[in-house]
Amino acid sequence: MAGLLPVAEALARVLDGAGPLPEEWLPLAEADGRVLTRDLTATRTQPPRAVSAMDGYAVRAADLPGTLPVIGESAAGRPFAGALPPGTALRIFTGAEMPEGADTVVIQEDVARQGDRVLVSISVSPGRHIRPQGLDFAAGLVGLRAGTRLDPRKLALAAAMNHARLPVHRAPRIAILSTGDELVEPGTAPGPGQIVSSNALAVATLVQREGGIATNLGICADRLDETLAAVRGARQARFDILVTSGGASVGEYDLMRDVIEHEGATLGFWKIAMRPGKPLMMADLGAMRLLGLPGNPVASFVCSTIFLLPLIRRLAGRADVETPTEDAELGVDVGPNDLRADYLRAALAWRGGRLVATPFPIQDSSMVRVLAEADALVLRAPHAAAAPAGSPCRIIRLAR
Ligand SMILES: Nc1nc2c(c(=O)[nH]1)N[C@H]1C(S)=C(S)[C@@H](COP(=O)(O)OP(=O)(O)OC[C@H]3O[C@@H](n4cnc5c(N)ncnc54)[C@H](O)[C@@H]3O)O[C@H]1N2
Ligand code: MOO
Repeated sequence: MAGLLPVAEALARVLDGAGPLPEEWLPLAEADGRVLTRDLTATRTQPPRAVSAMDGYAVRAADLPGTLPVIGESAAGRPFAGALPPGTALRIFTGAEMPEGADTVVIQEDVARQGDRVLVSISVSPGRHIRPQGLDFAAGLVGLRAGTRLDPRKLALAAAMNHARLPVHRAPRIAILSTGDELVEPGTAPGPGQIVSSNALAVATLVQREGGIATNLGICADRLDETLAAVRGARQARFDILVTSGGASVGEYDLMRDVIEHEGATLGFWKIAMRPGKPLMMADLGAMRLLGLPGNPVASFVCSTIFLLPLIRRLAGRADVETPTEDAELGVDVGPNDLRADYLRAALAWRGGRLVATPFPIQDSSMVRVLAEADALVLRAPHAAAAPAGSPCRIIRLAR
């Protein structure tokens, strides 16, 4: 089995030449998960003036302790007009502007209100319970840098800086085509020899969770004309990525390589040193990158995790492109590996403060049930030696 491309080399080719997609402007509420194309500067100062951090009374520290007439109030959004004369107090609430002249706030728990006067029997240092102007940010500050991935906290900052629309990289658009005479859509009665297609659903869901826009192109028979028509349709619709499933191997009905040839493209690669996923292929059809997934459901899912998701992250402008791995400990003995990097479906459990990954006894790449039960993939490098239970290992957590 010479000529199988190492996984790292295949990933490099999948990502090669792929850069962040062009800019679009989105309303705040639609920008979660997107990556900023430009620095975002505060258009205003927060707080715009010095404000009280507590409910109480704005006073001059020099007047305390003492009994002071309450001359008015300042509430959030309704500031007191005018300055605070010496020897007086102003009722004030959290977030309300401090009046000119006042230099401290005494909280209401520490005073006795007597009609229109307030008795303060303690001293308070100047500046107490005051948020100075610009404590959070000043106008002109770069609050969020280009390349930042937006999340709920960063969106809150963008809103506070008074941006209603944000410049972000466009989300990748991914078309998914299932090939195979044996396939019917879920909810349809399979005819003789037929099964229900499950790959496209899993891939589309992964894509959507990663922030891509998935379009399921449905099922196409194992016929060159039909498959070519579907692929050409995807090119015309200007998808960024076309993911096909099935028809990647060496049988007479495995047509994806013929399709790529008919489209005048050359294979970026075909066949990689990976289990599951050996017949994975890649090609550029003009501006659209084609990822030809093997039909076996586990191969389709694992290849999507290892190759498609990083490509989506790259197109979306993210810096964290590679699939993260973690340390764990093997829950059972595993045998020596051959030349293909292995991705063993495994259950995860915490035992005595350690994360234990236990590969399932059957690793057939057709088994959706085992895939559904798995929490993680245990990585086994090509030619890795046998490893007893308790050995350290690397894992990839599966999306749940
Ligand atoms: N002589 C060889 N045969 C095979 C090799 C090989 O190297 N030499 N590689 C094997 C490996 S590894 C894989 S993986 C599969 C990949 O085959 P294809 O990509 O051509 O996929 P199909 O033949 O179309 O289907 C394989 C299997 O998966 C089922 N399938 C396909 N699509 C779906 C779907 N959308 N949902 C659920 N199940 C699907 C299909 O019915 C087949 O059972 O090739 C090996 N053969
Ligand atoms: O790569 Mo295949 O997925 O081993 O079955």
